[in-house]
Amino acid sequence: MPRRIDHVAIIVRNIEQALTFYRDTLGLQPRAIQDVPSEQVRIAFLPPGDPGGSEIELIEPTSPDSSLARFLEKRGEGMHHICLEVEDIDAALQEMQSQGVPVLDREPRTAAEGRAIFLHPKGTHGVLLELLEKPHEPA
Ligand SMILES: CC[C@H](C(=O)O)C(=O)SCCNC(=O)CCNC(=O)[C@H](O)C(C)(C)COP(=O)(O)OP(=O)(O)OC[C@H]1O[C@@H](n2cnc3c(N)ncnc32)[C@H](O)[C@@H]1OP(=O)(O)O
Ligand SMILES: [Co+2]
Repeated sequence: MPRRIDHVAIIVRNIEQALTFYRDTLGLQPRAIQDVPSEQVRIAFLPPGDPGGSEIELIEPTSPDSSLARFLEKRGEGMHHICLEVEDIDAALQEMQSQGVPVLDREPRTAAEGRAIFLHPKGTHGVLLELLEKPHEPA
């Protein structure tokens, strides 16, 4: 069902500080830094050189009360989730529910670049998974 890895997300304390490594040292140019109030985060996508390649998403929690802030406090900076692109998010949601996978969404949520659902790490061998449907490109 998944087509490709869309992004690998890294949780950081401060995006600007993290960019001193990812942009200035590694040479990845971020697209705009954006606030996602519904998720209580700021994020920046870092595309690789090849068009259509998988990206890195830097995530900074914006509220000290959020589950992401608690995760950062407990585990420190590092891997947060992997996002797999799917063709049809409604079908993916139905399939995951019917297979008994612990899905964190009853309906797809609005993600930065499409519609997404999250699968709880307890059902995926310890990794938070995001499944994402991106808008179809006009032919
Ligand atoms: C959508 C916008 C953007 C995009 O790509 O477009 C993003 O990706 S924003 C990303 C931020 N949004 C989310 O992460 C949404 C889904 N996440 C959640 O709902 C929570 O963070 C959740 C449920 C994963 C964890 O919340 P909480 O700690 O309150 O839940 P539980 O008590 O059920 O579970 C705690 C248990 O899970 C471990 N945990 C938490 N986060 C992760 C993680 N990212 N990877 C692996 N494990 C994780 C946590 O350490 C606890 O384990 P324990 O053994 O009990 O210590
Ligand atoms: Co993501």
